[in-house]
Amino acid sequence: MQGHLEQVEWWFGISPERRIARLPWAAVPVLCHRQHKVVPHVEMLESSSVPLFIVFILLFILLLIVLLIRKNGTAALIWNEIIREKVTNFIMNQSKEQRILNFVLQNAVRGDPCSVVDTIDKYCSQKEWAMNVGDEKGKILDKTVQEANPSVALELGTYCGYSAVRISRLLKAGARLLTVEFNPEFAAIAKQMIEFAGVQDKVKLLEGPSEEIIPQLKKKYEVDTLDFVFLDHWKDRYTPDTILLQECNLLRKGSVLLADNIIFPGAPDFLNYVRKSPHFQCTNYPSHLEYMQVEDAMEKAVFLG
Ligand SMILES: C[S@@+](CC[C@H](N)C(=O)[O-])C[C@H]1O[C@@H](n2cnc3c(N)ncnc32)[C@H](O)[C@@H]1O
Ligand SMILES: [Mg+2]
Repeated sequence: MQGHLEQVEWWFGISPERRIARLPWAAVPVLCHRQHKVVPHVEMLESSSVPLFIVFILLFILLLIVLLIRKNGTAALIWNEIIREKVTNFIMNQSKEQRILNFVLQNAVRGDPCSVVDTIDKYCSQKEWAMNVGDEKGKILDKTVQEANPSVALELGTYCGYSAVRISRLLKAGARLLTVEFNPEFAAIAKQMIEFAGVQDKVKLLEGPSEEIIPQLKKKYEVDTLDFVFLDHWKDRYTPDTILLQECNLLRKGSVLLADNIIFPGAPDFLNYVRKSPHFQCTNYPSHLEYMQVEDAMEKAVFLG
């Protein structure tokens, strides 16, 4: 029994001290105990071996399905984001984003943004998948930021702060990154991540929906024009927010937009819009979905004025 539990903990990345009380099948021996009030504890565990066996067979089949469809992004996301994450959250009584932050606080070097980025990549490639841009596409992001050499950069979609830390470590002295996040739990995690990485002087986190924040950028946040924009929020906002950036006169000739996940989950409207527009010159960068073998790509769109 103990061996099974350790195996399950290994799958779910649970440390031994956090476990048994929240394991759903810990209820099985308890229920047996209620039915046969005098059965000793060791026998109760044995009487639970049949349902436990079925649970393991089901988990094994599930694992086989996941392995077989590893290259299918939708199946992979259903497994990671719905099944695995929800079960782990229930067992740990903690969100995945909190676990990512804790791993960074315990394993990364304070004040070293590269160490923070590497530590998040380590956790998300080995323990739990998360929607950071990741290291493979991160290198495309790095190259684009270095070429644009922005004084003012905007990120739409902060999440845990991975790409904010990644971008800010490349900014020249005096440059700043404004990053927008509407989920208050993610924003709170990102703030701690940014502080821990030591880039808080370069990064300003703006909490709220992009469609409300963008029109405030000029007056409230003293932005003249943006040199670089990273679009990585919900995909149905890519086109309306690009149009909003244009309408608010936030783009200048040569402003660089970089959009993530244009293949998976995909942003066909955005691709159609920028590729057909005479105001943008586009370049496609084929890659893979973060921490997976699923096909994905980034699109660079340079504003021509
Ligand atoms: C893919 S994640 C961002 C990942 C991050 N850029 C990174 O690579 O580390 C998308 C984030 O955008 C946020 N988001 C989605 N739509 C938004 C909107 N309209 N305004 C602000 N935040 C939004 C979500 O809450 C989520 O945290
Ligand atoms: Mg993304």
